[in-house]
Amino acid sequence: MKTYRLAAIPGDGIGGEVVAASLEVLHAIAARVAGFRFEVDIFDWGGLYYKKHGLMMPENGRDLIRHHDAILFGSAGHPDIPDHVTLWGLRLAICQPFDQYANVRPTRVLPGVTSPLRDALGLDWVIVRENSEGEYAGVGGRVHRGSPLEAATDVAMFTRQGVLRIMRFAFDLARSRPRRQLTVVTKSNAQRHAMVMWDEIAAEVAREFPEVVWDKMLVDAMTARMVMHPSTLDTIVATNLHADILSDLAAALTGSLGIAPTANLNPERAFPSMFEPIHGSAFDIAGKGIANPIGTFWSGVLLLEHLGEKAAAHRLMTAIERVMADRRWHTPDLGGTARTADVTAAVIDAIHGAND
Ligand SMILES: NC(=O)c1ccc[n+]([C@@H]2O[C@H](COP(=O)([O-])OP(=O)(O)OC[C@H]3O[C@@H](n4cnc5c(N)ncnc54)[C@H](O)[C@@H]3O)[C@@H](O)[C@H]2O)c1
Ligand SMILES: O=C(O)C[C@@H](O)C(=O)O
Ligand SMILES: [K+]
Ligand SMILES: [Mn+2]
Repeated sequence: MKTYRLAAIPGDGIGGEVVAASLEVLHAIAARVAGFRFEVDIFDWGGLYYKKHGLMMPENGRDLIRHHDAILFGSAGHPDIPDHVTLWGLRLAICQPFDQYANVRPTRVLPGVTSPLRDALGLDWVIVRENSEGEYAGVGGRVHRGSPLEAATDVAMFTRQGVLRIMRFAFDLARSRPRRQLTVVTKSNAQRHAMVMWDEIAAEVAREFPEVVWDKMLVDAMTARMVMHPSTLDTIVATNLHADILSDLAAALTGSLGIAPTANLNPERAFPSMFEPIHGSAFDIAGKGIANPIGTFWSGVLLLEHLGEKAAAHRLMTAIERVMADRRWHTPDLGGTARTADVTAAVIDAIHGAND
């Protein structure tokens, strides 16, 4: 029997609630599908750890998870600590050094879930977010704090290698999907240096993928297209910041931020990849037991796919869809009254019951 070593980092707020629920679900799927099991190490990193130690994770934190097969992440963000400290101290402190440059965010309306769109038919997208540079390069500074001369910069850094690899990843993913269609999101009208290079590299890479039909879209117009003509989109590639924003919109269009999953992939597998819901700590509902765990369960599907456990991934996705099709298991964000524990029990039931 194969044993996968999983590093679980629940983090803060509802992160702890949805990761605990997902570990139950992952153990259940491993018990149901023959051939593998999970051995889980849980790391108590995040806001509370910071309050004790002044760091979001220990100095040697990455060494402790470097050899795990995958990482399951909840959220970084604590009401008492500035958001940039928590984000840079944990999520980005793992994604960037582990070179998880491809952030993959599937988006579709699950059966039983109501989209706020009048017509969400055909909304089935994968957003590819550049996850290592761009607006998240961390380049910049702040001087003369508090004085009238105060100045601050955040410089978006784009490298040819960084853009090439995310374009190749996105075109390749688009080619693997039935519609073989990619939309490259840009802002090269206003941002006349890096975004122009981004467009040029997209056009270069497109020549390597003649089977893929692609188009280019300015990010502002893209928001309108996502709402008005959702079925005209399939695979989407965007910069770190643009895709961050577009993917919360995409999640809302499919019914809730609580449903949307993501994989932070190091495609070369030199480092472990990390799986998490796209949402954050949700301070407003933390501790109430009502967080929607579906985004993290779906991230578990992506995790299983990454490990090559196709049958288990398929069974878990089927269980998620069956449970969502039944409104009894909708949490308040979906207009229901179910609690996190109810949804978890229903998915585990569906895993055991499903016989496909
Ligand atoms: N990857 C991450 O670690 C990550 C992602 C996003 C935000 N954050 C951090 O989280 C904190 C809060 O950020 P925010 O409020 O902008 O975004 P958020 O995603 O935490 O919450 C936005 C809204 O969506 C709701 N929501 C989110 N997930 C839900 C779920 N699973 N079930 C039901 N409702 C859900 C929340 O209740 C809230 O009303 C900040 O510190 C931010 O930096 C971290
Ligand atoms: O932008 C981030 O890195 C934090 C969060 O908003 C996310 O989508 O992961
Ligand atoms: K998250
Ligand atoms: Mn985000």
